[in-house]
This record gives sequence, C-alpha cells and structure tokens, in this order.
Amino acid sequence: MALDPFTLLVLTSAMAAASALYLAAEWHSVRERSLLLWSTGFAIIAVGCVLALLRSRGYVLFGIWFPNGMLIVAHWMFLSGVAAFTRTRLPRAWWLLVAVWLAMLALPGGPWWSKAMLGIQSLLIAVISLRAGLLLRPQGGALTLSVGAAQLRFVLLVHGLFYLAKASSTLVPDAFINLASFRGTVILVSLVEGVMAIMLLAMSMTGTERHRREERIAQIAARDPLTALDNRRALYLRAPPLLQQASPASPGALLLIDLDHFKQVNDLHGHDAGDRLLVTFADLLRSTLPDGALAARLGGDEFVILLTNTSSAAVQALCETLREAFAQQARTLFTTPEPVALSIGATMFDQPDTELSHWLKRADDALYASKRKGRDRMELAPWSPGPPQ
Ligand SMILES: Nc1nc2c(ncn2[C@@H]2O[C@H](COP(=O)(O)OP(=O)(O)OP(=O)(O)O)[C@@H](O)[C@H]2O)c(=O)[nH]1
Repeated sequence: MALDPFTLLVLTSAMAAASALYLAAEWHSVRERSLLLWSTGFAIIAVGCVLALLRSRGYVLFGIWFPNGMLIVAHWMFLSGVAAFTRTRLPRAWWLLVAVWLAMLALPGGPWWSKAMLGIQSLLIAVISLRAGLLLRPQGGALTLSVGAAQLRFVLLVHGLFYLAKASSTLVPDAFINLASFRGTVILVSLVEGVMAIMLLAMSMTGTERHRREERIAQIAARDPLTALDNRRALYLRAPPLLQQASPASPGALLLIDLDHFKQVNDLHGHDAGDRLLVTFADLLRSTLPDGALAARLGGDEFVILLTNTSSAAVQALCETLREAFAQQARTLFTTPEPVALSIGATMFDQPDTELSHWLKRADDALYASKRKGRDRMELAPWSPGPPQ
C-alpha cells in the first residue's frame, strides 16, 4: 500500500483513536483531568482526519476548513491538559485563536487560498504547542522534570518548531500546496510528522502522569495518615543522612516525645477528640521546629524529632516552648482529671557513624526517666560518644 496523503490520513486517524482510548483508560483509573483533556485532543484528531477525507468530494467547508480547525482545537486540548498537569491558569486571551480561525472563512478564494489557510493554521498550532512545551517546568522546589514530563516538553517543542517551519514554508513563492487535492511536499511531510508526533505525544503523556502517581504513592507510604508527619518507615529512611551530618562542631539531637495521660482524652471525650489532639500537636511541631528538622509519629501518642546542627541549650529551649504551648492547647481543648502534657527524652550526638536505633534507645531511657520523675518534663541523656564500632 502506497503512503499517499489519503492513506496517511487514515493511519493518523487510527493512531489518534487508539491514543484517545489508551489515555481515556488511564484517566478511568486515576481521574486526572490532564489525561481526559489529552484523550479528548486525540479523539478530535481522529474525527477530524475522517472528515478531512471528504475534501476529495469537493466539500471545502467540511473537508478542509472544519477539520483544520479541529486540529487547532486538539492542540488546544493538549495545552489545556498541560495547564491542568502544571496547575496553571490559561489567560482568556487565548480565545482570540477562535476569532482568527472564524475569520479564515472570509478568506477570498484563489491561488493563495491554500497557502494562507495552511500558513495561518500552522502558525496557530506552533504557538499552542510551543506554549505547552514551555509550561512544563520543574515545580514545587524540584530541580528537574520527571523523565515523562521532560520527554513531553521535548516532543511539544519539536512539534511546535516543525509547525513554525511549516508556516514559514508557505511563504516560499514557488512552494506547491493544494489543500483541495491534498498535494504538495509540505502536506506529505506534515502527515508523516503527524503520525510520529501522535505516537510520541501519547507515550510521553501517559509517562508524565504515571510518574506523578508513583511519586504520590511513595509519599502516601511515607506519611502518617492522621497527622501527615513522617511515619516510622520514613523516619528510618530519612534519618541516616541527617545522622551523618553530626560532628563535634555541629552536634545533632534526637527527641522522643510521649503525651501524658492521653488515654483520658480518649476515655472521656472520645477517640475523635484524641485524634484532634494528636493533629493539634503535629501542627504545633510543624510551626515550631527549625528548618531541616525531621518530625515523625512512631505510633499511638509517641513522636520523634531529629535535629541537626544544634546545642543542648537550643534543645532545652525548644522542649520548653513545646511543653508550654502544648499544655496550654490541651487544657483549652479538653478537660481531664490529670493534665495532658509532654514527657520528652532527649539525647545529643556528635558521631556520624552510629545507627538510629542506638540513639532511639538512649532517648527512650531518658523518656522513661522523665515519666518516672513525674511527667511533663524533659530529660537529657548524658553525653556519650556512641557504641564502640
Ligand atoms: N485517638 C487516638 N488514640 C490513639 C491512637 N493510637 C493510640 N491511641 C491511644 O493512645 C493511648 C496511649 O496509651 P498510653 O500512652 O499508655 O496512655 P497515656 O494516658 O498517655 O499514659 P502515659 O503515657 O503513661 O501518661 C491508648 O489509649 C491508645 O488506645 C490514635 O491514632 N488515635
């Protein structure tokens, strides 16, 4: 089968339909708006290509102007999908594209009709694709894009540049372009590029969202669902590099915190009230701890804080602030026969090669001492160089 323009159109339509179905299936499982918009874009291309076949029957309006407009709308869907993915709002000025395309209906017929139609359509698609590619930038403090997003950015930018070149080619005086008979090298090259672009765009679009989903799953796996602090698993993963930063000139500290008489809140005010108090304490930690500190919930009413580059005086001051603020919050929220407060066991460390479990054991001993001495206090374990290696 020869790859004449009409065969390529059928191929493009089939590939676009397959991509639309594939992205719709992905959307069905994760419900991300971007996937739905991208799927719609491909569905529009699939229908547009079928309509474009009508041009051989001489339907200029429905065979050329309308399907070419549909290709612009499809690219607009791709841009909207990227905007949804990057949480960006597109300005209303983009609706001017619709006005430009409607104005094309007033274009007088003649030898320049095909060139003007193809040139303006290509320019609009180039602008939309380049904008979509440029929107994909690293976000949320990340330095680089994920592989899928970087690939999508690359494909969109190359696609946009191709359409820019296509628009420029219509300005070449002896370029032969006839949209009605669908003849001309530019049209043939463009159809081949279209088939390849559909494949690459659909692949990188699914990769983009899949990577984000995997990141989210990893985040959920590392987070305590009630307080949104790190969980025990995340503590053991994130602590080693922080422990490695310790040196005699820049010691670290590990604090083990247990709420006093917390059970009374549950027993007297209900489990939901207990949950609320745990969340209140987590919020207090988030607003009080210095930058770079790690806060984790070990389980129940037990929390761990890991501090770097600190001192005994700073640790004591921090514990004092936490104890006073929490005791006051707990008093205001729930009345209990005995005060709900914080018992804290802390240990300093200045040797980088010691395991987290060793410092947890020392902090636990200090916490036990603090409970034994009457609760609502902080006990600092005596300095220790760590276990023999
Ligand atoms: N609301 C709520 N309660 C929890 C959760 N996890 C554990 N608990 C309860 O927390 C309480 C912790 O027990 P304890 O630490 O022995 O109770 P306590 O009254 O704080 O005792 P002291 O620490 O000795 O002062 C138990 O009653 C658990 O059922 C939770 O996610 N939400």
